[in-house]
Amino acid sequence: MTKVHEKDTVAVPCVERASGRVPLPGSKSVTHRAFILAALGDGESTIENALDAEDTRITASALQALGADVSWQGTTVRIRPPQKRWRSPAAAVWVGNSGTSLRLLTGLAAAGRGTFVFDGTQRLRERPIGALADALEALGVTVRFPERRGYPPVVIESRGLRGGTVCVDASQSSQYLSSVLLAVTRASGPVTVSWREVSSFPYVEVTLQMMARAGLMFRKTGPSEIVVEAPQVVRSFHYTVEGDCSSASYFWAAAALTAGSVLTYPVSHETLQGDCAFLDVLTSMGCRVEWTEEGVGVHGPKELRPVDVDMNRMPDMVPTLAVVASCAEGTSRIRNVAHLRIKESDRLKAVAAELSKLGVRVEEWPDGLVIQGPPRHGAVIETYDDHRIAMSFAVLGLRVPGMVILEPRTVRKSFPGFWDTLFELVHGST
Ligand SMILES: O=C(O)C1=C[C@@H](OP(=O)(O)O)[C@@H](O)[C@H](O)C1
Ligand SMILES: C=C(OP(=O)(O)O)C(=O)O
Repeated sequence: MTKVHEKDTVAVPCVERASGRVPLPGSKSVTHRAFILAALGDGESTIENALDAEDTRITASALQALGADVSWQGTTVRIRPPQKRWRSPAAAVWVGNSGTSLRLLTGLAAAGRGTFVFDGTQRLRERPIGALADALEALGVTVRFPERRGYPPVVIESRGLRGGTVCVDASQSSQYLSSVLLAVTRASGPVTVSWREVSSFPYVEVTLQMMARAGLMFRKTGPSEIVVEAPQVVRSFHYTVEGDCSSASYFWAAAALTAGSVLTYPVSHETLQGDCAFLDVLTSMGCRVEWTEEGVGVHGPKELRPVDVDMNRMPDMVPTLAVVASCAEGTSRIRNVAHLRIKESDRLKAVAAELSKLGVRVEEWPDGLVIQGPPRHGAVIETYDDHRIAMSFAVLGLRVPGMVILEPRTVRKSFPGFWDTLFELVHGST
């Protein structure tokens, strides 16, 4: 029998109430950072419960191409950076459509010596990196764009980063700032990093918290300024990655949409991940949230209330919120997320198009969405090579009859076990 995730389409069955316990894969953001920190280390580091998915494999393979020893044993990954310096590969290093890999690795390469080229899918070539290049150039590195200024492929010619000051424009992506903060730990002297507007700010906090845990020294010198000591080397470490809250959101939504009860684990109240603030949005829509020793439970209400919410700090939660909001009693508004247009797909356009197919009234704004449901019927859903569109609309299918998801394999980017996990929940539910 063909497994669900190997099919060309998936028809999602409705359930009365989604209820069950859902194990989570390791966090994508935390895994990427643990790999980069290990690459900045002085010996072999071990990362447990790493996310084994397309994007984290991409970062791991890129580190190998740059000369690191990387080995996977299940979800335990050992990384040993090269003894002297990063190798300059003859060919471009492939980063698929992983924005995090592209941006964090570009900084890492800039901290090395040599010429490094990163390239990826056609969609990655539409995702900007110019403001990160500007920041790295301010620290003495040459960055070239052979095809289109500010977009991959990107060529880094470096003889190391110098100390000094740099201001990062992170209005399009927090990943630029995360990248600079990590990279400058290898500069020749301390670096004062300041920033203007930052989108998705909680991801910068993940970076800083993980840097601190790895023993890297920096101090906050203003509301938008940090001095990073340099040069510093990370002592080799052992790190266990927490469960992925963004992946958990699909199952929180399953409970919200069906008046069900779902416990996702392992994740703790002290999670590093900003996407857990999505639980507050669900609470304001009428859900009950319960933290336990093991993880977090969401209990859906009989009727969902609409919301009006600024989602700038958690853009990856917008497709999940949009499908939940489509079943609320009234009109919801999602604000301040123009950066959703430069993700795996143009997510504002994609969400609006697919919700409209269901008979939901959607207004697409330059930086947000206005949504008034309910869905009138199911539909065949395009997924735009975007894992989050596939997973969000799949979950809506638990409530709306007749939902068929095209290209289900796209979930492999962040959550290869998504379909198995979803169908286990379906089978355990009423
Ligand atoms: O740093 C990270 O791990 C991420 C930052 C966010 O991107 P932007 O800062 O580009 O919004 C987020 O959307 C992405 O999934 C992961
Ligand atoms: C935007 C995402 O990832 P990335 O930027 O790493 O491609 C995502 O996972 O939703």
